[in-house]
Amino acid sequence: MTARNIDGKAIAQAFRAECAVRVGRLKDAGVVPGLAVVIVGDDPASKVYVRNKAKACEAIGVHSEVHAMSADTAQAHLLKFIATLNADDAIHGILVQLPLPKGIDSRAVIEAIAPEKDVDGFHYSNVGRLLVGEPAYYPCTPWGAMKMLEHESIAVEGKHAVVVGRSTIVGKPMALMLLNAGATVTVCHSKTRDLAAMTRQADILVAAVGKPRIITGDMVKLGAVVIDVGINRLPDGTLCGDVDYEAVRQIASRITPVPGGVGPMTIAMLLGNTVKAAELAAGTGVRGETRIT
Ligand SMILES: NC(=O)C1=CN([C@@H]2O[C@H](COP(=O)(O)OP(=O)(O)OC[C@H]3O[C@@H](n4cnc5c(N)ncnc54)[C@H](OP(=O)(O)O)[C@@H]3O)[C@@H](O)[C@H]2O)C=CC1
Ligand SMILES: Nc1nc(=O)c2c([nH]1)NC[C@@H]1CN(c3ccc(C(=O)N[C@@H](CCC(=O)O)C(=O)O)cc3)C=[N+]21
Repeated sequence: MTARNIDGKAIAQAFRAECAVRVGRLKDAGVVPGLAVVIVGDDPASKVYVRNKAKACEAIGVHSEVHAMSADTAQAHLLKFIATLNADDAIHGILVQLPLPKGIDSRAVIEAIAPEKDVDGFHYSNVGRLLVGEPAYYPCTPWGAMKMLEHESIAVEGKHAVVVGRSTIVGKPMALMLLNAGATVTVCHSKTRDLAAMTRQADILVAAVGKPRIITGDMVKLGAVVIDVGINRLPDGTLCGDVDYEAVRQIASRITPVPGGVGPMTIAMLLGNTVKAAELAAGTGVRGETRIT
């Protein structure tokens, strides 16, 4: 078997085109959606993501501003700055790039963001709503992975989904979304005994580990759907996922490539959440849906 790719770049592009139409409608109503990105320190990988996000905003007419601060910025200053963004009517979404430098309490910073502007979906209020299965801003990366499955008409209900990774920004919310969608979910992590025995059971396998090619061909069930969230930069400068793409492609039925898979979807979901935040602020958003973007 040779897996067909799930083309995240193309799906993201289609979703962004839908967002552009919604931005047009908001503009007619006199509203320009605005996203503020805060980056503290000079992590080069973070800078690339921040630039990609800004470009994507510009392309569909979303105002975006990047606030870069030095690594020795005091936490109190950061909290005060977030308060000014909370009060700024031109800003509908706030994203603080993670990880933050040592010495800054990331949780305190995230909780300072007004939940209705938390387009990353990291605030307790949004995390809690996801747990309960209510409308909320859902974390963009796992939400983007769910949107890919939906777009490709890959049923989740009744499937055994195995998520490798339990971080707060990817693994755990991914597991909750799959669970809410009716999958039977197994979550694996660094303490899991016999990882391969777990992953081999997966109808849907999600890798969110941060270790290049840790998921090898022998760890995948014939015909499985494989979602590779990992983005690892190799010493030669190229990107690779957590999945050994060439080997797993021979066994899976569908697979997301890196680059061009989950990454572009993350940015598209961020745009969707920002546009939704602007719609809700303008009073044109539809409430009561279980999916907010
Ligand atoms: N495509 C996108 O848009 C995004 C991609 N990423 C990428 O996804 C990957 C994961 O990111 P993130 O969740 O933030 O990473 P974290 O480092 O926060 O979490 C990694 C998880 O993997 C687990 N793990 C580590 N080693 C092993 C192992 N040998 N076997 C099984 N599990 C293991 C850890 O377990 P434990 O909890 O026990 O330590 C942890 O739960 C990274 O490559 C990152 O770059 C991240 C965000 C967005
Ligand atoms: N508060 C916060 N929210 C985040 O969403 C967040 C974060 N912090 N910290 C870092 C991670 C990482 N992340 C990516 C987003 C897009 C791509 C992306 O567009 N990737 C492209 C290629 C990028 C390239 O070529 O370098 C792709 O996979 O095709 C990657 C990674 C968001 N993150």
